[in-house]
Amino acid sequence: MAYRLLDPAAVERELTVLDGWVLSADGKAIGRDFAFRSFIEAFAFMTRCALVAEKLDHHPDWSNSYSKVQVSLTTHVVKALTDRDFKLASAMDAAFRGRD
Ligand SMILES: C[C@H](O)[C@H](O)[C@H]1CNC2=NC(N)=NC(=O)C2=N1
Repeated sequence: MAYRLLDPAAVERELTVLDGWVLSADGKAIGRDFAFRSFIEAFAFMTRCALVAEKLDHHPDWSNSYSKVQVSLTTHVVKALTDRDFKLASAMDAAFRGRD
């Protein structure tokens, strides 16, 4: 599947429709920290996101510490942000909103 590269203006526009994602200093990734009430909630969120990531064939760089999940999204194959990063970010926001 083809990737659509996003110029800086498009990145800014896309960021406005997400919940709390920030652009990295080099402009090649977006990140968000998610906080949960427990490890099991954090892990359930990661499981839901993993299924979405497989479906999109686009995978997060992430880490988990107890009830926190730190996420960074970039498109490795082009070393830049693409539409796929924003699709995954939006799905992660939806998974977080619907976690209860
Ligand atoms: C072959 C497969 O489609 C690619 O390796 C995909 C898988 N998931 C990926 N995920 C991310 N974030 N970047 C990629 O470049 C990427 N490439």
